[in-house]
Amino acid sequence: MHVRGTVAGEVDVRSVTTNYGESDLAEVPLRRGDDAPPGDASRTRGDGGTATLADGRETTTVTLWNKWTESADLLEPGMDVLVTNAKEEEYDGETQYATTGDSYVVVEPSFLVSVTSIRNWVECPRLYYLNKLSGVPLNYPVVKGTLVHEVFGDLLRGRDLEDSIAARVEERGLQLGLLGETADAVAEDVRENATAIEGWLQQGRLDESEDGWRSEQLLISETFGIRGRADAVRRGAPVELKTGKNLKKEPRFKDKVQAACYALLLEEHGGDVDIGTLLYTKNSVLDRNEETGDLNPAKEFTMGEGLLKYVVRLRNEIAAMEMAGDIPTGYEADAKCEYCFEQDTCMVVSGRLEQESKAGQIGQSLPDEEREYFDRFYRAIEEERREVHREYAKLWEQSAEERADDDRALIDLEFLEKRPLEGGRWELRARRPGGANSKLREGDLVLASDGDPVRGESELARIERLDDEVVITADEPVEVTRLDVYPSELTTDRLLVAMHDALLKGDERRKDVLFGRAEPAFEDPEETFIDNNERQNEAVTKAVGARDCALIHGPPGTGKTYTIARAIRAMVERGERVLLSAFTNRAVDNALEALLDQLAGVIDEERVVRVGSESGIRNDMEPYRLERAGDPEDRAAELRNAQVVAATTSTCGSRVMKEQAFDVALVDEAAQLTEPGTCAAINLAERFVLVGDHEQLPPVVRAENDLTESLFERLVGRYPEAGVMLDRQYRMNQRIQAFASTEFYDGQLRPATPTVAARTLDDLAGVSRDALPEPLRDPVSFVDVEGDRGRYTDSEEAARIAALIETYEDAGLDRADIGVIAPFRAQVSEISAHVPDDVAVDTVDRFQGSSQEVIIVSFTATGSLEGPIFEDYRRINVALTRPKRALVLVGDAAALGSDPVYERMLEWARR
Ligand SMILES: Nc1ncnc2c1ncn2[C@@H]1O[C@H](COP(=O)(O)OP(=O)(O)OP(=O)(O)O)[C@@H](O)[C@H]1O
Repeated sequence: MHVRGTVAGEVDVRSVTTNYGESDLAEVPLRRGDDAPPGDASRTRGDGGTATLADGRETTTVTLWNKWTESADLLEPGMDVLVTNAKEEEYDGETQYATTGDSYVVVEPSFLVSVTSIRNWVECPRLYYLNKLSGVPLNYPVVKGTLVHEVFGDLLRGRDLEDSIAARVEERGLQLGLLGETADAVAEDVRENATAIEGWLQQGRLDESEDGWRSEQLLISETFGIRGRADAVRRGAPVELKTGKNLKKEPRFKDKVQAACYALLLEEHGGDVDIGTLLYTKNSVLDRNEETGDLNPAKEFTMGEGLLKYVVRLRNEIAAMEMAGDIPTGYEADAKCEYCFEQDTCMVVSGRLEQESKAGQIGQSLPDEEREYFDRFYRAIEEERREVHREYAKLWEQSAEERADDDRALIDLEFLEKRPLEGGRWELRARRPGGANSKLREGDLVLASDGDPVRGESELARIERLDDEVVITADEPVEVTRLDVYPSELTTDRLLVAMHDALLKGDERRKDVLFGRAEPAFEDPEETFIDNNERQNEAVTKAVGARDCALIHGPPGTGKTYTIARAIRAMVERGERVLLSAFTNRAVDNALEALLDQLAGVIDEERVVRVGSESGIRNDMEPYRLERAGDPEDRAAELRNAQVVAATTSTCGSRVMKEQAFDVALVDEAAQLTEPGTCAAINLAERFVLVGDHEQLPPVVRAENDLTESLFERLVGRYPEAGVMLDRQYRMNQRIQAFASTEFYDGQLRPATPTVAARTLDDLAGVSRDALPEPLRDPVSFVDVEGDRGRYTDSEEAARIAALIETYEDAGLDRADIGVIAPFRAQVSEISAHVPDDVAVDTVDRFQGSSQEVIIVSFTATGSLEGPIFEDYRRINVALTRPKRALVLVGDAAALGSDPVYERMLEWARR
């Protein structure tokens, strides 16, 4: 049986003498979790069972024997632990548990450790940590390794070797070009690595069904808390590819460890795995040597239980360290620092951060406030990572229906067909049941499965199309019936690297400003940039003249985008290289569009480059997209010669962008970015300009910690004189703007022109306000609906909104000019079911940055307010400032009146 629970007290580790001699044991007091067998729940200490705690759950004792005491040493009260194949024992009238020869002990099983982490850890725990901080650099060995893996996958899928090499090298043109490599030389290099594998495959490969090959597979184990992607699986056993040579008889130990991780993962999918294969790409006939007589790149080895258990103990070390928030020192392993390539880096990092380290420390430590900042943000980012891990755990903790209700999965798809694509990948199509909603969008990476993403057939796939039909592409032809949000750690990884780079590689002057040791300085460019809007002109002046940074606070519709574009034009005219960035692709494209207007005739269009993926970039910006595939030299030249580069902040953390340098970085939507998220962009430039509005949406994070305040907001507070607030809005009728202005902007927001102030629906062709019922003729109106008392949905409000839309249509308005905002996804679905498809219905988050002629807000409020409707006041601000000509608030007046902000809002709406 499996025993799982939370450590409920101190763990006692000791040695005892048994029939077999001296043994170690650890007694772990455990508060049983949900895995308790049904019979146990009724027992209490009095009738010979386990003790019952105040919260009704029971504590028991689990004895971990011998080597598992190493994992017991890691346990702290409050940690989760799982013991598989435990035996039940009666002791002193109590039911207790103990490990058996078949047991595994898994510390914090919900913390999914990646196979790469375990492999790094076995080399040296400190190396694991350093890799986390610095990320994977753009260097030739890494890119070549990836290419060889890709070619291997292609060979398995039956692609011709030369075709594959040519295609894969071409795909990586940009990276190779930036590394100064030529296509021919790289192809030769890859060929050298791939030929031996091909030969081996040809000898060994029968037809697919008999030999049971499958290429790269994403594997997750809920039991062992491990995840990874196996290079290949043959007859249910892992095959790992290693670029390089190994003339020893045995595979390298760390390679074995890696293969053993995959074996554990595969066991979770059924099958006992006791064989692992390592393919050393450079082993070939020529290398036949005395010791082995080996002409084979493949080394098979038998995986003893001892190795598998050892791997789980390693994994436990990582999980325990991460849960405790500790930093490894290197002393945990016997690694010899003097032979380590990373010794210097290790010593520098240890010295700068004053960390204990086996390699020692060199250099001067960072000032206290910077080390304190590092620790605080390191912890915050790791908390964020744990939240991502919790997302993973939901893959098995929640049922398919719960996932769907949470908008995290599309379930019950009807598989339609699979079609092979060039290069051995597959296009898979499935029908989507009507009305199903989810967070999934075209271009997203998803887990595509046959219904069970963890234990079933599951593949990482990309959504190509998402309407009544779902079209995805994947490496293997899964008969897909379910898609799950893929909880990616990429964002978290990049935050850590950005913070590390900002502090350990950052410019001193920049850090003085960031840490409040120096005021930002400005020069006066002595030029008028915008003559009809004083604050905008001041903002451009600050941006252009900033020696360090400038901050532009732009409330809704105040011409932020226009101001950014004007500022960049001025910078470009001064010959500067500019990075234009924002949190979302949409904002980057918006700003780029405005910028292209400004740059017409100033620089060649070829010198403006948009970096990002095809699916992320708006169609009309596609001509500017930097193509990654192609001739290395051409690709690299296109990026290097660009004077303006536009990319999301996440892309700024990519290996390609990290190699770029700019004079200035302008970051839009900066109030939605965490501090390290902002650093990803500003790290690349000498000066920076942040543009945003901290009265609108805050950073998108899962955990509540230091990441929730943006760098923009912090700096606006710290250096008010480095900032300018744009105060004239070009969007809303005056009546609409009034509430937001007083409530959120100290009454400073004004219409930019009398025309804006007087905007009404009458200005639109074919629309007449007279055709509307009296209450809706005012630009702001309130519709009182008692509601159906649902917590997250309200069908009465939804029905009323559908009627309102018809009313507007009857008055001549085009449906596409109406937007509906609701606080909860469930209500978004409810309303969507009531209204025609071409009305945009969504949550506030999806409306930020956009506007509509008419906005209807569904407050989903009835009776009394239980908790906040819109998570915080900033969301209300965004909702109320989307419309240009009419705003309709729908909700229960009695409920809304019970909250002071909503009460003021009602007063204004009913005026
Ligand atoms: N100084 C100006 N003179 C004339 N028109 C302007 C000026 N500034 C902005 N506008 C116009 O006002 C409108 C809104 O500007 P813009 O799109 O830049 O606003 P924004 O602040 O970026 O909006 P959002 O809050 O949605 O991000 C645009 O049509 C823009 O051309």
